[in-house]
Amino acid sequence: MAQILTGKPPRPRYAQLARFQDADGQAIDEGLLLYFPAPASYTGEDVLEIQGHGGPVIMDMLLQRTIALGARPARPGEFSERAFLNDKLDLAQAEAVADLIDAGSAQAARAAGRSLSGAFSTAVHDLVEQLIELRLFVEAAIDFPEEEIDFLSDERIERQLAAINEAFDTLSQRAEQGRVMREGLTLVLAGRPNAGKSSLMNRLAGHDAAIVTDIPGTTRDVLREYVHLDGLPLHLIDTAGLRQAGDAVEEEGVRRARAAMDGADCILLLIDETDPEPVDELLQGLPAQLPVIQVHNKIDLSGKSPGPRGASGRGFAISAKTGAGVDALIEQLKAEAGYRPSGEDLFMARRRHLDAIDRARAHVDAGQAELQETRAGELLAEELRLAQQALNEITGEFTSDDLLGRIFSSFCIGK
Ligand SMILES: Nc1nc2c(c(=O)[nH]1)N(C=O)[C@@H](CNc1ccc(C(=O)N[C@@H](CCC(=O)O)C(=O)O)cc1)CN2
Ligand SMILES: Nc1nc2c(ncn2[C@@H]2O[C@H](COP(=O)(O)OP(=O)(O)OP(=O)(O)O)[C@@H](O)[C@H]2O)c(=O)[nH]1
Ligand SMILES: [Mg+2]
Repeated sequence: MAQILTGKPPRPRYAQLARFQDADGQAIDEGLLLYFPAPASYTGEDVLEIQGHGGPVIMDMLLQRTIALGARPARPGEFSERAFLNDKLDLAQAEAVADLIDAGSAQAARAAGRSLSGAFSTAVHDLVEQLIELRLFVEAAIDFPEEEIDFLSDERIERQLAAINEAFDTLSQRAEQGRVMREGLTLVLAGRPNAGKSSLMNRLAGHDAAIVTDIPGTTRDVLREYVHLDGLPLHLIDTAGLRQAGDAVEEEGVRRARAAMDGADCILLLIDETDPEPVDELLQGLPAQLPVIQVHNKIDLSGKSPGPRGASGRGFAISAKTGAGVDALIEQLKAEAGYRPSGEDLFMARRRHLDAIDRARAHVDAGQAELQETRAGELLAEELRLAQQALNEITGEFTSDDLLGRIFSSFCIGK
């Protein structure tokens, strides 16, 4: 049986023109070969790339031919998983590959690129180094019991703990920003019928996504739009106006509006400036755990000025119709999410990473408290070890097969 390639064997790491042929020697395509002998490849294994002209039929023919010769399609994330298992990438970098592929904006792509090149991993390693250094010092003190008290009262420990706490602050702030950039914010537009929810949705989305009429109860279904504001992904959810429903359809709409609030980061409560009804009752009906920004709409009718409103700092006056105040509202949303799009130090991060950072920090806090209470180093040393272990989960020094399976299977493609 004829092989897929003709001509001379490819020269390592050079693009080489080649003809790809079928089982009976018929040409499928002419394309490029790229040969990466192990270990100098993306995965660390031997890799041969066959690059065809593209287009679904040709690519499928090439694929079927390689499969007939014994290849199989990669599982989701398999290339990155292999690169991780062969120490070419750490776990945070492998996750950044997926984030780079999924990036929805130039800012997100840059942040993922920074994580992929190791900026996040380096920041984590630096903190781990600090923890190790302090632990070695404390353990040395434990090994010399007669001097232990002096050692442990040494202000060097306090100084190092202070530096470690500061490093935790910086790392979690940067990681939280990365998470917001990756996941975005989910905003639910809620309020009474006719408050202007759909009008604001359309303005933020930049097109006529939702029907707007002067009939109260226009929106009945939950409508979703996905937009980027300076690279910050926003999941906008427009909902049916909250009131005692007039019919079964509207009732279901109101039920769905309330369900949409459950998964949200923030509620924008639209209030019609010209509506004399008090808002207290509306506020009481909203889920208690969610931040609510009261958006006073239709200032073009009330003649009031746009911008922040009220003492709580959580009110805002706009006109969805003219757009007055809407940009400032967006700025406030970004500020509340802690989002600084120009931050050159941004990197991608996930909830998993933030959770590990929080657990590590809790161990350091516990160790510090133990030291103050008992003036003995053993418990501090143990907590520092646990903190180190939690941080190492980020880069994958300690991982379960289960976690790896979950991370790599969530890749959308074989990469
Ligand atoms: N055609 C092609 N384009 C691609 C990829 C690929 O696999 N193939 N990539 C896939 O993601 C990205 C590039 N990533 C790569 C990362 C490492 C190596 C590599 O050969 N690494 C070796 C040698 C490094 C060196 O040049 O010194 C190594 O790490 O040992 C190749 C591609 C994006 N573009
Ligand atoms: N003058 C003025 N009218 C507005 C403004 N925002 C919305 N409207 C009008 O108010 C009416 C209701 O607007 P919608 O955006 O449909 O209100 P809604 O809150 O989505 O209403 P339901 O879907 O019925 O709950 C429409 O006639 C809009 O044109 C505004 O800022 N100024
Ligand atoms: Mg509506």
